[in-house]
Amino acid sequence: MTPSARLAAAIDLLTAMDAAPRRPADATANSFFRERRFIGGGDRRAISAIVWDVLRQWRQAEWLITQVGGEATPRLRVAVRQFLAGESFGDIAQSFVEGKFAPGALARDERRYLETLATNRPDATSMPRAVRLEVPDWLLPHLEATFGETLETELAAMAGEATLDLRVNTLRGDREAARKALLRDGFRAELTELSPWGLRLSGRQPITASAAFKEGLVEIQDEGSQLVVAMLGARPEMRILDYCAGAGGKTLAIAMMMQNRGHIVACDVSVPRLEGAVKRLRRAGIHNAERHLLVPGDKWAKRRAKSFDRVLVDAPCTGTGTWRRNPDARVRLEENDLKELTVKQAEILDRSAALVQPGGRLVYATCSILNAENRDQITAFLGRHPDFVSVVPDAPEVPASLAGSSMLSLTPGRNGTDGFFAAVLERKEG
Ligand SMILES: C[S@@+](CC[C@H](N)C(=O)[O-])C[C@H]1O[C@@H](n2cnc3c(N)ncnc32)[C@H](O)[C@@H]1O
Repeated sequence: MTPSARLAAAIDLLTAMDAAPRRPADATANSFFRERRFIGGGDRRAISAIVWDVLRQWRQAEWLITQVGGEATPRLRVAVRQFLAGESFGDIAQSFVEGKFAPGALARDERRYLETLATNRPDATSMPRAVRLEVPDWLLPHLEATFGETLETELAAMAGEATLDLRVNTLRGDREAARKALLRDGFRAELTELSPWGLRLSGRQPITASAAFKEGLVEIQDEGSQLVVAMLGARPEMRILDYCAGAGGKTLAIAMMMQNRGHIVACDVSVPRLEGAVKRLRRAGIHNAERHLLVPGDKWAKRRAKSFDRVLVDAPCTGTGTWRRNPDARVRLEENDLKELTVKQAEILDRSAALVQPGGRLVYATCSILNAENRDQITAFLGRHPDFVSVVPDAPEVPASLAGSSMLSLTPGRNGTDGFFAAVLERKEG
């Protein structure tokens, strides 16, 4: 594809995203490329890179376009991306050419807006803080409360691209074997610093095509997510419940820690998500896991009250810790989403706590960076459940720099991982 054709495709993809504003951008992108199988891998990555840049500069671009009297259309957003990257008006105009696979020339209004931006750049000091930091206005006070003085550094780290982290499945081989296997397929991976099972690659790479992935030697999992599982302290022969298992990302790591011995139940309320776990469990060679679909008034759960050694609650959350991967989520997030999620998280915590046996542990986790979904939930839970206490886990897989606390709090700025939170609670004996 020519650079102009890529630009045209990026504009089409942004238009598709505009038409489905509540749908995650990566879901829209997946459908978009599925319907255009003629677009090869290299072009796909280039088009996605343009679109993800636009998503990362969403509020700033809108602000700039509004300052010169325009409205933020996909075409103008793509053009402003070039402007923000330092391109001149002439260069931008040249990339908007006529042709079958091209975006078409800039319209008169578009030229006027872009020329004004180029010659009379709006004063950045008048840009509101929330716009400059690319967060919704209502969320800024929450982020200020969480990060205080480090807010700008943290948000800068969240504006960058995420690494591609893999977890080596030690049921299939060790990190060195996995690294060599990946190299044979042309993928260069480094050992992660914090997780004992992690390998790290840069950017977006077609890792699912590698033999190591196909044979279940590696699984895609952020290093932070691996450490959350480490906090659970799963061991062979335990009975473990992964209460919000989704497609089994953490179930797989738990089963690995259990060396395939003992019993693990992966629960969720979503059929398609649980279905998604089947192939992954098989690929990883796991045979101590069963799946269970949670339904309202679940008798299954009632019969298993106080019966698990470990219960992991990887709760539905705002996903604010994954903004590097999903920059669109920043602007999609609404105040009401946070309100609804915190209510849901408390309900799930209460329900899952009933399944923990005396002396057993409940690990509550989110991929959020907000206190309201993390520490505040734990404080409120301990207030409602005097039979639980916070404990420091015996988790040798958690590195010394992060161990020693009942809570794990990871951020892209501090740890180079996605933002994750985990708290370990124990049900008192007797
Ligand atoms: C953060 S995701 C889990 C991700 C998964 N543990 C992983 O590591 O890939 C949260 C999950 O909670 C599930 N969920 C939502 N409401 C729930 C409920 N009331 N009880 C149990 N699971 C629920 C969602 O379907 C979703 O799969």
